[in-house]
Amino acid sequence: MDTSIATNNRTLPVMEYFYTIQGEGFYQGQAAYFIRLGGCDVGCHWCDVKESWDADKHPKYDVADIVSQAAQFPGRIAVITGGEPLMHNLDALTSALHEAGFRTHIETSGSSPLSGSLDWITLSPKKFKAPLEEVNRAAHELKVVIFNKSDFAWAEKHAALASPGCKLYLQPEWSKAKEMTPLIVDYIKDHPQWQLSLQVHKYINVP
Ligand SMILES: C[S@@+](CC[C@H](N)C(=O)[O-])C[C@H]1O[C@@H](n2cnc3c(N)ncnc32)[C@H](O)[C@@H]1O
Ligand SMILES: Nc1nc2[nH]cc(C(=O)O)c2c(=O)[nH]1
Ligand code: SF4
Ligand SMILES: [Mg+2]
Repeated sequence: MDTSIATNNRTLPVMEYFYTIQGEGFYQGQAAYFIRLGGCDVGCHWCDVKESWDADKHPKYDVADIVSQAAQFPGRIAVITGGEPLMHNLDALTSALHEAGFRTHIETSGSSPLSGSLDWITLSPKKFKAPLEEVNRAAHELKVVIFNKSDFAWAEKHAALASPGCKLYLQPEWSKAKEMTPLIVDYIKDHPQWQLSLQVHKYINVP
């Protein structure tokens, strides 16, 4: 797998792009255009988009073309995801999105340095490659995937590193959602600073 990707930030490997509703977290339910970049060096065993990991398997697109596709739809939230989008320098993509009137949101594990101008940072920290401090501090929402009981302690560890006002979400790992969701509900009842994030798009079968 190529981990030294994106030397030219005017072109980026894109696995897929789609206009849908944000299925998770604070913006859940709002129209959003998703740009899924290729490349990830974190390697979560339960990742729901393993096809994204190898950047070389995905065609490179000019940021102007990525943005002109996005601008065909009326929504003005662009969610940059992956893969791990911070493996790429996002300066050119986020400025082109801003010029076209988009808010720039990112879904990240925080394992690579921040780049670009980002209006909303969703940090989902992973044990397999922990986030950098700068991303813990900058995050607007923390969204921790709960795969087993030990992940509640992982969630609290990252809540303690977050800035004041950061929204706190617990999200069941999809394959274990039946088992973990009741534990998350009980946890939130005892720790009301947390909220539940479900992957709503998977329940209603939209991308
Ligand atoms: C596929 S990741 C891509 C962005 C970035 N690499 C990250 O992990 O945040 C997008 C979001 O989906 C979550 N996710 C991935 N696989 C999941 C699963 N099996 N169940 C629940 N959430 C999952 C991630 O934690 C992250 O919040
Ligand atoms: N609808 C929808 N909402 C999402 N929120 C985060 C996603 C992601 O894969 O980053 C995602 C996704 O794949 N689809
Ligand atoms: S960091 Fe994100 S894209 Fe990478 S393996 Fe984990 S969930 Fe998948
Ligand atoms: Mg997803």
